[in-house]
Amino acid sequence: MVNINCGRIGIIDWFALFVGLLRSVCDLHRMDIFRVLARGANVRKDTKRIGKDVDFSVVETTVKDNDKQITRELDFFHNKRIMKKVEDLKDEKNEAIEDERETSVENEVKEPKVTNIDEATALRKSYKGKVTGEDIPLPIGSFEDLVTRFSFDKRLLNNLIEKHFTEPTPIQCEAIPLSLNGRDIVACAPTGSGKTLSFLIPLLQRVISEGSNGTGLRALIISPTKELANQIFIECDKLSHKIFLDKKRPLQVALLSKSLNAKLRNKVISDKKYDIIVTTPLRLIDLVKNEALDLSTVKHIIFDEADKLFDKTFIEQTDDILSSCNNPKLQKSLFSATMPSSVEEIAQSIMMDPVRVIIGHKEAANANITQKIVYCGNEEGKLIAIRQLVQEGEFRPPVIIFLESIERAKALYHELIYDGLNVDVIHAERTQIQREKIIESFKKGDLWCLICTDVLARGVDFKGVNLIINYDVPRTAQAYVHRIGRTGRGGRSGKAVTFYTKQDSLAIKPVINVMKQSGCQVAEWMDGISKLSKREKESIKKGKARVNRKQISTVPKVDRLKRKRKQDTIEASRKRKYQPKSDDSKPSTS
Ligand SMILES: Nc1ncnc2c1ncn2[C@@H]1O[C@H](COP(=O)(O)OP(=O)(O)OP(=O)(O)O)[C@@H](O)[C@H]1O
Repeated sequence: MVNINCGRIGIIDWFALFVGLLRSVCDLHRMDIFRVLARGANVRKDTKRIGKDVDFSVVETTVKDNDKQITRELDFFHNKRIMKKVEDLKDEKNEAIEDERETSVENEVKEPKVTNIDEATALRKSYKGKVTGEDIPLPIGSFEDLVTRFSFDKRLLNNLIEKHFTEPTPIQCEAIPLSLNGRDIVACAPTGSGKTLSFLIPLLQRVISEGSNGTGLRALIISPTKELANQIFIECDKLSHKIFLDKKRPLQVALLSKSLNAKLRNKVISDKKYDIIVTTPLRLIDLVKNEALDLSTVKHIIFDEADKLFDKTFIEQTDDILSSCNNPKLQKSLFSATMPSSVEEIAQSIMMDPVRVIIGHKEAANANITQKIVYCGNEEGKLIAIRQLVQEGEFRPPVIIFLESIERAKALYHELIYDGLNVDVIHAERTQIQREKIIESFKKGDLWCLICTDVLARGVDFKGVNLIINYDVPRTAQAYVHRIGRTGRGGRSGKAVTFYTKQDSLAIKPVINVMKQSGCQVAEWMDGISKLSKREKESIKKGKARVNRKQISTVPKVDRLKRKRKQDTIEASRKRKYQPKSDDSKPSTS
């Protein structure tokens, strides 16, 4: 059992706690995704730092022994049968055999799984899917249906299978045939349910079938953040691997980075080079305003996290982009895990004969996430609550902690780093390179705890996150759904804990409502407080539920002052060192 004091935890305690946690989890033979992630983790065998009682062999052997078990447990999509085929195919090395492999996929083509409306209704019922609009096509029951029903590109299908995507998720079953039929769609499906592929697969297929006719840019994918744009680009790039248009030239996908932006502006690269561009709104608008990119040839536009891109922060930029894409046949697709009615109304007004797809409940969180709220009394109570999570074995890395502002994120970072926790922080003031490095090491398992603001709340796909902590109550129900959606992805399970204080009595209500919508058991007292009056709803909408929070720190004031004095001394000596001496700046007269 792990024992800690409620006071300040030192570095040794954190390591001992971590190993203790690993051991107890291993003992229980429970599924532990952290074991998968920890394989890449840089756990240094530094006996000076952690003491001699840490037995790494336990961790290592357990990891090896449980490899097969974990792989089996991670097969959430039940793809073992098809994966066996893929593994067999992978052994075939040369190009000739690769061709055979393409034919083998073709030869396996069977009757579509869904052939009539009754089968479609049964499938939709199984995943609680609602599809509304005119002339709705049947959903697909498997990726193989794409070959039977659409002239689907074999290379693209192979790329999908090789990337271990062998069975479509519910949103993919619905959105892929719709988009392949050229329909405008508004799609809402839970976080981590595979929306990215549900727009990438049909988009790539459409671009392939349109062929290489030299018309320039064909498609745009818009995302509200750079991190998400980067992630979509990587996924799109992998899927378009070795795909040629009319057997002439490779399909070209680009991320509109700062450097590509400059190259296009300076005409170092032709704006006709790319078929698909993934971008955030402002970078694109900058190019269009400088007449460095012509959007009149764009036939497909996808808005990921569409409710964000159509809310008041982005609507002007979205509007600018849409008015520059003046192709009358522009196909528009909107995807998100949340779609407030007000946003949906605006979105629907710009679409042609759209189809609306909702998987599950519009405002619900992913059902794989266990949600909990913890009353902390006041700000000091939140740090104690984190330590309690550690004590109770709930703080199982990888963990993400969300805070409402940059200042608070920084302050918590300093607190936890002081405690010796393996932690880093991401917010808008960190450079792009810093952000990328931190994300990379979090994904590799080198970093166990990531503190951030809402900059990482949407879309970012960290595969094995165990726990989300909302250190500060999120401002809206949507923000809550997206934040906690960084866990429980791709069929895995996850936990989310939201801290609240007496100041949050209003702000916590939407959180409880989401918990209820998602089918979580809520205590009777929560049920009682969750009802929002009309006035309260208005207050929340207008941001009046926002709280002026006390600074984060449990360090006594005396120690804080000491720490500050030390930092000031270091800062002053650094300044003195780099300040040019008054005489140095003058030219020598001697
Ligand atoms: N058909 C599939 N089979 C197996 N894994 C899949 C499939 N489709 C998607 N995934 C995996 O599921 C995870 C979540 O997918 P994705 O990032 O597209 O979620 P999302 O619905 O866009 O979530 P969010 O709303 O948070 O943006 C990814 O790791 C992705 O690779």
